[in-house]
Amino acid sequence: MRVAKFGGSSLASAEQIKKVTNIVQEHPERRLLVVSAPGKRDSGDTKVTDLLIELGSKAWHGQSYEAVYETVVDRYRQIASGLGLGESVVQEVAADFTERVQFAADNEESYMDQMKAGGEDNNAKVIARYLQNEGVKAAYLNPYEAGLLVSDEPGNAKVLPEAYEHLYKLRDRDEILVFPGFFGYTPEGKLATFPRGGSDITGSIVAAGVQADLYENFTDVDSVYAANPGVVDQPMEVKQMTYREMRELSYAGFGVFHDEALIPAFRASIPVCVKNTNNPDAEGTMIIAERAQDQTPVTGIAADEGFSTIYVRKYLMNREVGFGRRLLKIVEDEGISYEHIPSGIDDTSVIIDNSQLTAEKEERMLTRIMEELEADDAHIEHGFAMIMLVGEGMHETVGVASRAAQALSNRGINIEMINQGSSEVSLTFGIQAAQADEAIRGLYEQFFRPSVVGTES
Ligand SMILES: Nc1ncnc2c1ncn2[C@@H]1O[C@H](COP(=O)(O)OP(=O)(O)O)[C@@H](O)[C@H]1O
Ligand SMILES: N[C@@H](CC(=O)OP(=O)(O)O)C(=O)O
Repeated sequence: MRVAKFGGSSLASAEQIKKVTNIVQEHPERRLLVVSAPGKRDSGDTKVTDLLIELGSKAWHGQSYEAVYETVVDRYRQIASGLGLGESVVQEVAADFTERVQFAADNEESYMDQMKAGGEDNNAKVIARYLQNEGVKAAYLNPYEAGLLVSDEPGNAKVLPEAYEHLYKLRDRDEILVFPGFFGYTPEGKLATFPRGGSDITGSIVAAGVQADLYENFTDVDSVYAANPGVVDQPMEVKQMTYREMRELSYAGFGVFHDEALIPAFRASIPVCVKNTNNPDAEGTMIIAERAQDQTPVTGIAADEGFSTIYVRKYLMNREVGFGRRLLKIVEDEGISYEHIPSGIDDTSVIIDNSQLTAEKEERMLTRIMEELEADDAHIEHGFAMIMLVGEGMHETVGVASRAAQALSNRGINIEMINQGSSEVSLTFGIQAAQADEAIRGLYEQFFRPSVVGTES
C-alpha cells in the first residue's frame, strides 16, 4: 500500500487535479491520497490557505470579508466547473465556508485553524467527488473519523501516539481514500492545524499509521535538488538521501518537504519518494535510512532567513554555575524556543526564530538578563540567516569547513557564527540575511562546481 500526498501546486486547478487522477489510477497500490488546499496556479497567484488567513482575520476582527470570501468560493467554482461537477458542489463548499466564518471559537488561534483547515477539507471532498464521477471507487475521509489525534496547540499541533493505531484500521478500507492534509483533532474533539506546509506531516503520519510500503510526496519539481532551484541555476538532482540529511535540509530551508514530516516515516521505516505531478515518469528523490556514499561530501546546501540573536556578555561567565540555565529560563518564560547557543568564555548568543519575537518580549528579556543575571551587556541583533551544509560524508572528509569558509570569504561574506559538531551531518554558518543567496551560490560552486572556482574536489 502506498500513501500519495499531493501538494497545493498539484491541485491548484482542474487541469492539475486531472493529472493527479491519472497518477492515482496508474498504480493500484496508491490507495490513500493526502491532499492540500489549492495552491498557486502561477507565480503571481495566491494560495487558498493565504486567502483563508485573510478571510479569517477580517471576519474575526469584525471587518468586511465578503470580497475575499467570494474569491475563495470562486477558486472552488473554477475547479468544480473544470472537472464537470455541478453548481451544487460549489454551493456545498460555499455553505461550509459560511459555517466556518460563523464558527464560535474561544480564541483567535482556534478560529483561524477552523478557517485554514477548510482549504484542504473542501478540496478533499471535491476531489473525492470527481474520482467517483470518473468511476473510481473513492471516498472522502475526515481526520476525526480516522482518529488523527493531535495536541491542543492551534497552528502548531503535534500528532499523539494513539493516532497511529487508529490510522492502521484504514488498511481494511477497500476504496481509495481522500484524506485532507494539514489538520487533526484533539482528544476533546477540537480541530487543530499543523504548522504551515503541514500536509506533508499528515502524509507522513498516515503512511506510518497504515504501515505503507512507500510515502510518495508529489510536488512541482522533478526531484529534490542540492540547492534551491530558485537561487542556483540548474542545481544537481539528489537521487537518494537519508532521513537525517533531509530533515536537516528541510529545517534549514528546503521548502520542498516539511522538516517535521520526516520523523513519522523514519520511525516506521517507510521510504519517502519526492516526485513531480507534472512529470510523473521522472525518477524523483528517494529518502531512505542509508544510502551509498558518493564522491561529494556535501549532499545539499540550504538557507533560512529570519533569525535574531540575543547577545549576552559577562566577565567570568564560564565560571558561573547555572548561568546558561538561568538565561534559557528567561527565554522559556516568554514561551520561546531557541535554535542554537554558540558560546565563548565571557559571552554567549541565543539564536531565535524571529516569528517568536515581539518588541515587548525582547524588552522584558533584556531587562531581566541585565538585572537578574547582572550581565555586562545584553542586546538583540536582527536580520540573520542560517546557512547549512548537510551530508552524511562530511565529517569524515578533511577540509569541508575550510573550503566553505573560503567560499564565503571569496564573496566578501562575513561569518558571524559557526556551529559544527553537535550534528554529525551538518555545518551551520550564521551570516547577514541580505547575503544569503550569494552565500548559497558561492558554496554551491565550491562543492558542486569546483572547476568554476579552481579548487580541487
Ligand atoms: N532544494 C530544493 N529542491 C527542490 N525544490 C526546492 C528546493 N528548495 C526549495 N524548493 C522549492 O520547493 C517547491 C515545492 O514545494 P511546495 O511549494 O511546498 O510544493 P507543494 O505545492 O507541492 O506543497 C519547488 O517548486 C521549489 O521551488
Ligand atoms: N495548505 C497548507 C498546508 C500545506 O501543506 O500546503 P502545501 O502542500 O501547498 O505546501 C499551507 O499552505 O500551509
